Amino acid sequence: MSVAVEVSELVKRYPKSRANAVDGLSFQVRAGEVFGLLGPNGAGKTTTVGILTTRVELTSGRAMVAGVDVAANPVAARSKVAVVPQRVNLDRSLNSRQNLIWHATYHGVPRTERHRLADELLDRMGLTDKAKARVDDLSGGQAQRLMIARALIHEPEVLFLDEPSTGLDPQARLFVHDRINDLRDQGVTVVLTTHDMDEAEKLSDRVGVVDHGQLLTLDAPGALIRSLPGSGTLDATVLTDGHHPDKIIDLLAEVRGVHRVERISTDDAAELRLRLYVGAEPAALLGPIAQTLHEQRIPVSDLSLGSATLEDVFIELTGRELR
Ligand SMILES: Nc1ncnc2c1ncn2[C@@H]1O[C@H](COP(=O)(O)OP(=O)(O)OP(=O)(O)O)[C@@H](O)[C@H]1O
Repeated sequence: MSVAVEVSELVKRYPKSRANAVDGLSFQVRAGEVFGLLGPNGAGKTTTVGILTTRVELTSGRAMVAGVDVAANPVAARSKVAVVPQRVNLDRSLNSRQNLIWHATYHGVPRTERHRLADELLDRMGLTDKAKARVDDLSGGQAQRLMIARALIHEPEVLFLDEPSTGLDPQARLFVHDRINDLRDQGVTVVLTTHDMDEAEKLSDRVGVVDHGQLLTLDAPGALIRSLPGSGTLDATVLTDGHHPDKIIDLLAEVRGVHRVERISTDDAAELRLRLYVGAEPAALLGPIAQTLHEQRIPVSDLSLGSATLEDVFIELTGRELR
């Protein structure tokens, strides 16, 4: 296995800060994989990506990209990576195509190559008709696609994408997801930070979850979901019909095989939507749950099999508290 990104015992403490933003983080990203770096606000993701892309100086530990030590050799590291930030940082004095050409020039791409690559990338990103458009005249989604094109023009080995689909409409989001899958097919390593658990689950070969600057877990999304205690779920919608919601929750939590019952918010006070986290075989619990509700004369409007998601894993690991 070849390693594209490696951090070991990485620490970052910002000046005047009481705690480490990154606190002894170690993980590896394999060459050619899409890796999701997940964590609540303030977990240390941007700082970690900042170190790996040479924008943030590390305090201690080691960070390597494509075999280059970023602290020892930042210039070489910069030629191996590209970053698509969350906020638009295109040059507003240049048009779309000029932004690509300028970036390619900065990275030493030969003149004839620059022009060919710029046109090819504009085409791949669906921006050919925007080649001469001013940056200010691009929509948010178009600007995002142009930043991906810009990131790819010097053919980096590792691409860092920060929240790639925030603010995009469903079409643009799917388009960006398809391009990320194309990059995987081309062997480009992609490190994705996102708060969108569906996106992370769909795109990532593996995900690492960080909190308070430390790694909580790292595995394939499917493996993390399967490892969740009570990874099977059942969704139940009942009518409260004079019953106190907490009593209904307690009643269901006592059914053998149910690990936990979670209330899912609903605008309708008379209706209670619940997610039941259950043990081995969710289908086997449909009968006992229906029976329990029936015995207490609690009307059921829906009872169905669900399945845990990466979001459930994330909440289980990082809790519900706001950061
Ligand atoms: N330039 C800075 N100076 C001081 N503290 C900082 C700086 N940048 C980040 N921090 C702090 O470091 C911690 C980690 O922040 P970081 O931006 O890396 O988290 P994150 O996981 O990317 O969060 P988010 O999901 O909100 O983008 C936070 O406590 C943050 O307040």
